[in-house]
Amino acid sequence: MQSPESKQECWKNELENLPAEQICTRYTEVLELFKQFEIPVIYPDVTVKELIAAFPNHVFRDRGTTRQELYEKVKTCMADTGDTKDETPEKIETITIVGGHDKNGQAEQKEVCLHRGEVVCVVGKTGSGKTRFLEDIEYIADGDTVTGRRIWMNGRPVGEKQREAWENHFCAYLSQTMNYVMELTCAEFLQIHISCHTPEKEKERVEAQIDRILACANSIAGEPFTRESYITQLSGGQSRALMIADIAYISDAPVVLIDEPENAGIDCEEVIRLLAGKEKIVLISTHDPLIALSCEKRIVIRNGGIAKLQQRSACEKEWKVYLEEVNQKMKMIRGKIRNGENIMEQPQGIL
Ligand SMILES: Nc1ncnc2c1ncn2[C@@H]1O[C@H](COP(=O)(O)OP(=O)(O)OP(=O)(O)O)[C@@H](O)[C@H]1O
Repeated sequence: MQSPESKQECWKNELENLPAEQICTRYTEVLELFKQFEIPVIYPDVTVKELIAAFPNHVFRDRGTTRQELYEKVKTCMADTGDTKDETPEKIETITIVGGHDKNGQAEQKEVCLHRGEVVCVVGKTGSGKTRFLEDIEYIADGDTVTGRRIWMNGRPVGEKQREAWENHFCAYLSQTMNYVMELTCAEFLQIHISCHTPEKEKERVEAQIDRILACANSIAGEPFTRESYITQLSGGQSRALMIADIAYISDAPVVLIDEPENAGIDCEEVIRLLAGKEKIVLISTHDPLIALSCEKRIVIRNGGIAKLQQRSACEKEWKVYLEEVNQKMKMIRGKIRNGENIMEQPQGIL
């Protein structure tokens, strides 16, 4: 919860810095006030003070008020609403990445809007800024990172209050490296997490949930692990598989960020299939063409900036089918090598 002082600071900051248009979207009471005084919010990018200053004196006189009085009314409106506004986070339907600049300070693509249920890839050369892009979303950047990007939710900028309310559960982020620090078995770890998300009367479902999540994690990872396996002893791929299954079945984070899953040796196609049905916004940064072509959209990052948002073409869909076949062969050969077998088949067929 915010202290009354920081609440006050928050709306005052918004009043002084945000365009009047945005204030009206966020505080519908202010919009009503302008409507009541027949002051149209017509100029883009002007603050409330600048908006009020833009109209001649008689506009206020005719409406039985003064500039100062109207400004004070806006303040009161925002202060009242700021104190009583429900702080539980709203359901996320879209996130918008409002462009900042690339590494040379050049403006990047203005806006990229992603919808609930979409799985989108982030592609680009090594060092181009894919991880930074995911981190900006995780951080709910507000022009305060090296890229200058801003993250909006449901088409609106995110206020300090909302940013705080979402802290720690806006994103489930699977980075390239992950380590568990608790000495718990997989079952104990999942039990704790499931219990936090399950109402008391449904607690008997916890054991079945643990089994389901472990089965899912094992279908993504290679070497199987069990309820009794210690999480600190899982391999990198197994850890990530467990977290992906956890995200799919337990986490209520509306946004999932996965950084280069191909490095973990897990079944990425299965991961995409699994997460696609979970009504979340999923972003996967990758160098793998099959993962990239498994998504309808991909965001291309170049020199630290969003270069374009690309739609998968019909031809690329065919390439995806072709690459799946190649991948099946790869899996078969990988399996034999891992099992210590010799490969007796001649390379033929799809190539
Ligand atoms: N717009 C930007 N302005 C300034 N620095 C940036 C910008 N975007 C990214 N960077 C910086 O560039 C460096 C490389 O970025 P990042 O690690 O995100 O690349 P990557 O594409 O994920 O690389 P890899 O494919 O090797 O994982 C980081 O230090 C990052 O903070």
